[in-house]
Parts: sequence; structure tokens; C-alpha cells
Amino acid sequence: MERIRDAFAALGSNKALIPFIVAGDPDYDQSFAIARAILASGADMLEIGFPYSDPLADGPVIQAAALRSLNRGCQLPDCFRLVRDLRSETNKPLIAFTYVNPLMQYGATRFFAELAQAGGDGVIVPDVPLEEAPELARVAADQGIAWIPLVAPTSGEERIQAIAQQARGFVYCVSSLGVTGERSSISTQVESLVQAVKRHTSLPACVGFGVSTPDHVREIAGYADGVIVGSAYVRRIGDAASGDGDAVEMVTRFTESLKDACRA
Ligand SMILES: O=P(O)(O)OC[C@@H](O)[C@@H](O)c1c[nH]c2ccccc12
Repeated sequence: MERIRDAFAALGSNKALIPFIVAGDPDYDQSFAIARAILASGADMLEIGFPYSDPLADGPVIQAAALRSLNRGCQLPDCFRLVRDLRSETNKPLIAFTYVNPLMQYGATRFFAELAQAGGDGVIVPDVPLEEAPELARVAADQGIAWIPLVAPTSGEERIQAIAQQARGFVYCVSSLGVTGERSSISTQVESLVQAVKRHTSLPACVGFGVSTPDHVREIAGYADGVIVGSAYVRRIGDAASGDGDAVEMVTRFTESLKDACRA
């Protein structure tokens, strides 16, 4: 958990760029090369999606990526291996993203222990029922894994307070309702959601969902502590996988453009 705190502290007045990719997409080796390039070209942390067959909160871009990865045989041990391989080359925070079903099937204690042993720092579970979150957050903390919860535009003040209190690392503010996917603009509503979170915790508040251009990042950098960008990366990886460019080159340029927009 300290890596996440230290990473935000090291930013000074800059904002955190947190890309998301799907582990094993389009295959293990390319996924490792892509993740290394993203970290080497300016990302402050990396959110690593553990592919799942029923990604109910994901739009078509990430659904397709999960399918590409699963069709190449990616399993949970491969996801932990990716964390371990990246940890051997970087000290930046690595955050696992998983749906609640695979987490519970594998066993939460076992999952968090193996994630910590691999060098992981945090976890995001978007579909965990509110009443189960405190117990999972405790099991994660016991293994040194930061529980990074999501708040949505529909979350009321009490719910935001409850979620903010169980948060470790940072709070993930979802910019809009619906599923993941690039959006042409970012709802201005999310600024008040970030402000509500900041009323209940001193942890950083980062914004995700739809963020896909440097302008989006500049806008969010005005009031949040970081941005999460997923589908815009995953689409580029998918385009490259179908022969439309070199993935490492594309994610490197994209990361540099977004990181520039994170600078104060
Ligand atoms: O893809 P987007 O619109 O850039 O949003 C980030 C998102 O990809 C990542 O944080 C994530 C992937 N799958 C999710 C499901 C729910 C919440 C968040 C996520």
C-alpha cells in the first residue's frame, strides 16, 4: 500500500496517469511488452484487468479484449505472473482489477496473498455488493493490498462517506453511469462527486470512465488527483492486434500525450 501513497506524494502538483489494460491481451508476451512501454513512457501506476467471461460493467472494447485474452488461454496464474514480471522491472504501483466472481471462486485470502507475493499493491472490484466490501477490504489489507472502491454519480452522501472510509490507496470516481468506453466529453457532474469524496477522506480521488483525450485529462486534472484511462488504450491494442499499427509504439505515444496533460 505504501507504493501507492508514495507515488501520489512524488507527483507534487502533477496528477496521476493510471492506464488500464487487460492481462494477456492480445497474448502474454505482447501484453508484457505493452505494459512495460506504458510504465516506461510516463504512466504513474497501472491497472491490470484480470480477464473474465462475463464483464458486466464493460463496454464492447474491453469485452473484446477479455475474450482475446481468454481465447489465448490466459488464466489467473498468468495474471499474477504478469504482475510479478512487471514488478521485477518497476517500483510503480500495480493495481489488479477483477470482478467479484473470479475473486470469490479463487478465494479472497488466496487471491490477495498471491497478488501481494507477486508485488501487487491494490485491487479494484467494481461489482462487489456494498455489504461484502468491508470484509473484503479487511482481508485485502491483511495481505497488504489496498482496497480501491468506486463511487458513482448516483452515490448519496452517506454512501460516499461509507465507501471513502473503507478506501485505501485512492478512491475511484466513476464519471458517468453505464459501462466503460471512450466518451466524447466528460460529465461536469464528476467534479462535485470528487468534492463529495474529499469531504470524507484525505485520500486521492481519481476519475475514470470515458477519459480518452489529453483535453479530458487537462479538464479532470483541474479538480481530481488522477485519471484512469482504459478503453482508449485497449482499443489501440485491439487495433494493433488486427494488424493496424504497432501496439508498443501506439501506447507509448498515447501515454506521452496524456502525461503531458497531467502536468501542472
Ligand atoms: O474504459 P474507460 O471508459 O476508460 O474506463 C476505465 C476502465 O476501463 C477501467 O477502470 C475498468 C475496466 N473495467 C471496468 C469495470 C468497471 C469499472 C472500471 C473498469
